[in-house]
Formats: sequence, structure tokens, C-alpha cells
Amino acid sequence: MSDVDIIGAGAFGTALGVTLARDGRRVCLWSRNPGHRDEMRESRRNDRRLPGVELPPSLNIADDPAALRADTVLLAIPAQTLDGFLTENRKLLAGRRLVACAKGIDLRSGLGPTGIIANAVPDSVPAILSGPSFAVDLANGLPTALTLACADPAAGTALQTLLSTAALRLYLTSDTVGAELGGALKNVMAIACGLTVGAGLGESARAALMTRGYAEMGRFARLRGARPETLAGLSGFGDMVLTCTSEKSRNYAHGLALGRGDASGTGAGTTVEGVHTARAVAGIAKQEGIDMPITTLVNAVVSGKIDVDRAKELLLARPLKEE
Ligand SMILES: NC(=O)C1=CN([C@@H]2O[C@H](COP(=O)(O)OP(=O)(O)OC[C@H]3O[C@@H](n4cnc5c(N)ncnc54)[C@H](O)[C@@H]3O)[C@@H](O)[C@H]2O)C=CC1
Ligand SMILES: O=C(CO)COP(=O)(O)O
Repeated sequence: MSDVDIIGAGAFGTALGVTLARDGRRVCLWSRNPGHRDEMRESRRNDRRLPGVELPPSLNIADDPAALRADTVLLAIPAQTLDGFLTENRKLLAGRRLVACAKGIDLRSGLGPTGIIANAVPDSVPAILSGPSFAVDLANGLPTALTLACADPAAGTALQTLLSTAALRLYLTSDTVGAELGGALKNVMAIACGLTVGAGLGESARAALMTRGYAEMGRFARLRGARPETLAGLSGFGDMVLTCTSEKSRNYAHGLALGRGDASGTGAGTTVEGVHTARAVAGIAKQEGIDMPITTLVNAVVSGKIDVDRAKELLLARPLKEE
């Protein structure tokens, strides 16, 4: 039996699997695509999603989620697919520690990943792993620090120990809402920053957006019960800094391409979580009367309703206020 099972052989699921297996854990990695599984078994690499990285011998490729038996399951699939997967596999996942690795808000329910888990598999222990970590950095063994959030203190401590390695340092919190909102909302801000730089509005404008975006994230998160110190930690501020300043971020790169006038952005087939989260959060903000100007305008731009110039005009025309 493995120590950790991983659902989703995308860039992040594979990077986590490689990291844990190198550090001595027995890992089972499942991809929904049989051809992809065969390729990984044969080449001992995941060239589709994380090219050039060897899969360690203690990482096995599983054929069927039903064969996965570990107490700890990492859910490394996009946020919009989480509810469907969990609902379909509810019985199989009951009683386990389910660690979401996705960063997003479900469009249908408005829930973050731990809320989705709690709803879909009520007798599981939900947790979330979030923070600044490009899959490729992790897979290359570079030092990385993340937030592990779990409301159950004993399970949280056990997960922190199980999932920390020599290069991957996990900080523990019980604030699952804060951790998941920081990770979801920073993707929207990364798109905003990409749009700004892509449209040639400058780095000063990006710094302004990051700062006001962070204030906006805090407003939304507080109203949902998050603790401000969680937002100031790795899963909020830390990840926002990374993804708002690096072209390695798909959210930032998507904004950058749109801002430069390429209407397809990073193109179909790339996971850009912030697009869906902007839509979900803009809708909630409107409904609940929460002031979220940057998120609202990102949603309007990525859905093609307005262009970046119009978004800039609208932001700059807002009434002057205290900081
Ligand atoms: N790539 C990165 O550097 C990081 C990604 N994340 C988060 O991890 C999540 C996954 O991202 P990536 O691995 O990068 O994406 P990816 O695009 O590389 O892979 C996504 C994987 O999910 C699988 N998948 C999609 N729908 C599925 C379904 N219904 N059932 C089963 N499998 C399904 C796909 O086949 C694919 O293998 C996202 O929420 C992302 O924000 C978090 C930290 C870092
Ligand atoms: O969340 C990430 C790094 O922490 C990855 O960001 P992207 O999904 O924008 O590539």
C-alpha cells in the first residue's frame, strides 16, 4: 500500500509525487487517461505535463482510483473538476484525509476546495496545500515553503509531517478558508498584473494593482471568515508575489498575452484557474455587495466584455478614498 495517493497527473500532481517519492514515501499517481498512464510507465517520465523529470522507482502509476488505498489522498486536479470527481468517488474516498491542491472557487456552488470536499465527502478530513510553488521548481528539488491547512489539529500535524521533505517545508494552520481563498484570489490578481504589463501600463501600475488587489482579497476573505494572518502568509501574500511577477505563471502569462492583444491568451488546453475564479467571485461580490473592482474588471476583460484600456479608465475614475 502507498503512503500517499495522488489524483491527477498534471504538472503539480506529478511534481508533488516526485518530491515525496524522492524523500522515501511510497506514492501512487493516477491519471484519468489510459494512454498517458502507459506513457509514464514506459518512459518513467511525464513528458506531457512535466517534461524532463524522472519518476522515482517508489512512484507507481495507478490504473484505477478504486485501487488507491492510502489514508492520504492529494487532489491535484483543477478546481472546476473537483466536485464531479469527488461526487463520483464518494464511497471510495470516505474516511480518508483529502488534501486539495487546487486553487480556485467552484463556479456552481461558490465554494473553495475544502468546502467542496466537505460537501461531497462529508465523512472525510478535508485539508488544503497551497502557497508559492511552481511545479517545475518543486520537481527540480528547489527549496519551497507552503501552507498546509486542516481544521482537525491531529490530522493537520500528521499531514504536515507526512508531506514535508528536506526541500519542501510546510507551515500548518487550521484556517482552511483563508488558505484556499488566498490561493484562489491571487490567480485573479496575477491575470490583472499580466494584463497591465502586457498592455504597456508599466511596473508601477503592477505594484499598485498588487497592493490594492491584496486589500480586495482581504476584504472578501474576512467576510468569509478567514483570518488576516493567513492572507499575509504563504498561501496569500507569498503566492501573490510569485504569480504576479513571473511569466512562469499561467495566470500571469494569460493576462500578458491578452494585454498584448492576443485574444486567445495562453490558448485552450492550458489550466488558467483565475478565469473561472474571477467569474465566480465577481458574481458573489455583486450579489453580496462586496467592493471588488479589480476582480470585477478582470472578469469583464477575460470574458471579452471590455478591453484593458476601458478597465484602466474605470479603475482610475473611481472616487478618491482613504487607503
Ligand atoms: N502547476 C503549478 O505550478 C501549480 C498548480 N497548482 C494547482 O494545481 C491544480 C492543477 O494544476 P496543474 O497540475 O498545474 O494542471 P495541469 O493542467 O498540468 O493538469 C491538470 C490535470 O488534471 C487532470 N484532470 C482534469 N480534469 C479531471 C477530472 N475531471 N478527473 C480527473 N483528472 C482530471 C488532467 O487530465 C491533467 O492531468 C490547479 O488548481 C492549479 O492551480 C498549484 C500549485 C502549483
Ligand atoms: O499557483 C501557482 C504557483 O504557486 C501556479 O500558478 P499558475 O497556475 O498561474 O501557473
